[in-house]
Amino acid sequence: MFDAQTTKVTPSASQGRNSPPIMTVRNLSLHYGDKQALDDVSFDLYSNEILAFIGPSGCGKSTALKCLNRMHDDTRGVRTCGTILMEGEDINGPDVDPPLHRRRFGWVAQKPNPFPTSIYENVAYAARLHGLTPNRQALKEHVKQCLSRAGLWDEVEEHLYKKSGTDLSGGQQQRLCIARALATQPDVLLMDEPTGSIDPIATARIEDLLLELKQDQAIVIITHSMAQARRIADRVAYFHLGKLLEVQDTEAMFTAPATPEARAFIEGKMG
Ligand SMILES: Nc1ncnc2c1ncn2[C@@H]1O[C@H](COP(=O)(O)OP(=O)(O)OP(=O)(O)O)[C@@H](O)[C@H]1O
Repeated sequence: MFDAQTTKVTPSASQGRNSPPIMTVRNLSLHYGDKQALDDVSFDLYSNEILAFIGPSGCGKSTALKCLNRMHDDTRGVRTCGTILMEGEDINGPDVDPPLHRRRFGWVAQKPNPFPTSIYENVAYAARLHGLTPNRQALKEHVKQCLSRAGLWDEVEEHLYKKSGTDLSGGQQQRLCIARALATQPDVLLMDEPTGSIDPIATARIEDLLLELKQDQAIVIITHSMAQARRIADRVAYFHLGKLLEVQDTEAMFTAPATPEARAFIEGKMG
C-alpha cells in the first residue's frame, strides 16, 4: 500500500476503507531554504476519518498539514518534491487553480482567531465572497446551518448581528472558527492543535463536534495530547525529525507502535 520505504503501516490501518482515499501523499519532501523539514513522507487520507498527526515539536507536522492545501505557495524559499493527489488529481498540476483548491479545505488554528465583526459576518463572509448562495435568505440559512453544525447556534442565535465574534468565550470563539471553516463547504478540515488554548470542557465539546463532522468531512488534526488522539482519531501518523515513521489505526498505535521512536514518544519518554 505504501511505497515509501521509511513508513511502516500495519495491514489493518489500510483495511476497512472501501472507497479510495480522498488524498494520497507520496514521497513528499520539503525544504525551507537549506533546512529540510519533511523527508520522504507518504500517507493516505480517507473521507470520513479523523487522522491525527503526532510527534515531537519541530518534527514537521504543521509543515505537512500546510502542504495539503498549498499554504506554502507564498512562502519564500520553500521547495517541495513528491506528489499529492486529491481525488486522483495532482494538486500542484498546471490545471489546478490554487484559490479553488484551497476552498476545498477549512483551516482551524490553535488560537481562536475570529474576525472582529459580527458573529453572522464571521460565517457569511466567505460564502458571500465565493457566491455560494443565490440570495440573502439562502445565505442566512447557510450561516445557521454552519453555526448549528459547529454546535454554536443555540448559544448565539439571539446575538448574531449585535455581538462581535471576539466577544465570545474562548471555546465559543473556536466553535465559531469551525463554523467559519465550514462555510465554504470544504471536503477536508485541517486543524493545527484546535484545542491547544481552550479549557477541558470546551475541548470535550469540540472533540464531540469533530466526531460528528467527520460524517461529512475528512479531518486532519495535529495534537500534542495523546489522550485526545486516542479519543477521537481513527488513525494516527507519527512524525519524527521530518519523517513519517508510521501510520496506524489508533488502537494499534497506542498498544503496539511499530517503531521504538513512536513507543518512546507515546510513553512520554521523548518529546
Ligand atoms: N517558515 C519557516 N522557515 C524556516 N523553517 C521553518 C519554517 N516553518 C517551520 N520551520 C522549521 O521546520 C521544522 C518543522 O516545523 P513544523 O512547524 O512543521 O513542526 P511541528 O512538528 O509542527 O512543530 P510544533 O509541534 O512545535 O508545532 C522545524 O525545524 C521548524 O523550525
